[in-house]
Amino acid sequence: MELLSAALDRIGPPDAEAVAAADALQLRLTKPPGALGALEPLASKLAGLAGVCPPPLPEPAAVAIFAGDHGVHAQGVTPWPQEVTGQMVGNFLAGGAVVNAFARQAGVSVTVIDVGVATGDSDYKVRTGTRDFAVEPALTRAEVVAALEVGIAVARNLVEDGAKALLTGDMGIANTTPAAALIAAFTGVPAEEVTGRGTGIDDRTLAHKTWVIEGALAMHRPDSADGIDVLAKVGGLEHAAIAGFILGGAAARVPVILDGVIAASAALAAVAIAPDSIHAMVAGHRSAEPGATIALKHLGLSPLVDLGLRLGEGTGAVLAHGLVASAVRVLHEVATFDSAGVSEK
Ligand SMILES: Cc1cc2ncn([C@H]3O[C@H](COP(=O)(O)O)[C@@H](O)[C@H]3O)c2cc1C
Ligand SMILES: O=C(O)c1cccnc1
Repeated sequence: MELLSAALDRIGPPDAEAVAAADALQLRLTKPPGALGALEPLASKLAGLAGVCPPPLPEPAAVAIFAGDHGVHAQGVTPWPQEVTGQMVGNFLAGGAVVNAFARQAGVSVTVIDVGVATGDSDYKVRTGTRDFAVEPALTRAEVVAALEVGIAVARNLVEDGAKALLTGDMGIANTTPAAALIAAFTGVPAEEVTGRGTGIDDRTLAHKTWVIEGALAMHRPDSADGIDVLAKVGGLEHAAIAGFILGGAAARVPVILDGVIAASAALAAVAIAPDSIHAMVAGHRSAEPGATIALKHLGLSPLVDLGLRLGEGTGAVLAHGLVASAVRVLHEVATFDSAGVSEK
């Protein structure tokens, strides 16, 4: 509990002066006002987070892939066998997954954290997968707190090692089911609207997955004002760890670039636990999972990249990183009308 309360103590509102300075600087740079669209408010938001204008360049960046398994896999919500989670952890470590290729392209480091895979050893493992939430709560509150603290510790360690941007990643066969359940619970939008096809399921399996989520929400009645309660009843270990990772980034006042639907569901939990953590969040991309769009709307975040990706692993966050860095670099490097001798209108 100590790591969590220490992080919560440090999360606060943005620095209004730094935001105003960034907004004012944008108007003096050699471009028409507003010409950089969404990148302008993004750079100002990061100034508010850092408390200084311009804010630090978000480099080096680190993607943390949190891996876990899911008891609800037993309900037939995904066509993939559970052992793929552990096998993909091996693939990430060997550098062979899509996220590894994207990260090499972007110059982002990759860290893999086994917070709840059914097999294998890990210092960070809270449990060998969740319980089946179609039958009983997925986790205890203590297990949720332990997973949150894994995320906080990983964020802290990466920042201590020099990371200036934290990117979320996930791996866990069946994890789009708890993601949809979390999004339904936090937003109040019906399961039917937030549940998606994950790795690619047919209409029958989608209807069954939706029914499983509806049943779990009706049985457990999670309290949307209590982030830990919702995570315990219908969440996952990687969802909780990612929520903690976001809180850890917010506590260190380092931007956290969210990946897809698992990150969006974790972000809802983070905001329920610490509303000011929203100021550290950047929506990396719009996942094809319908729940992702609903969650981002609820959070008031606009995704940077919209390519129809539906993979997870942190792939969308890694792609977005260059845009975030470009937005900040403008404030550092672009000449002003005065300094460049360019006439104003
Ligand atoms: C080979 C493979 C690589 C992946 N990388 C990410 N996911 C993604 O798909 C899974 C969630 O989808 P569902 O809920 O439908 O099971 C998660 O592991 C997620 O990280 C993968 C899935 C597979 C099969
Ligand atoms: O957007 C995601 O995060 C996603 C989508 C499908 C499967 N796994 C993850």
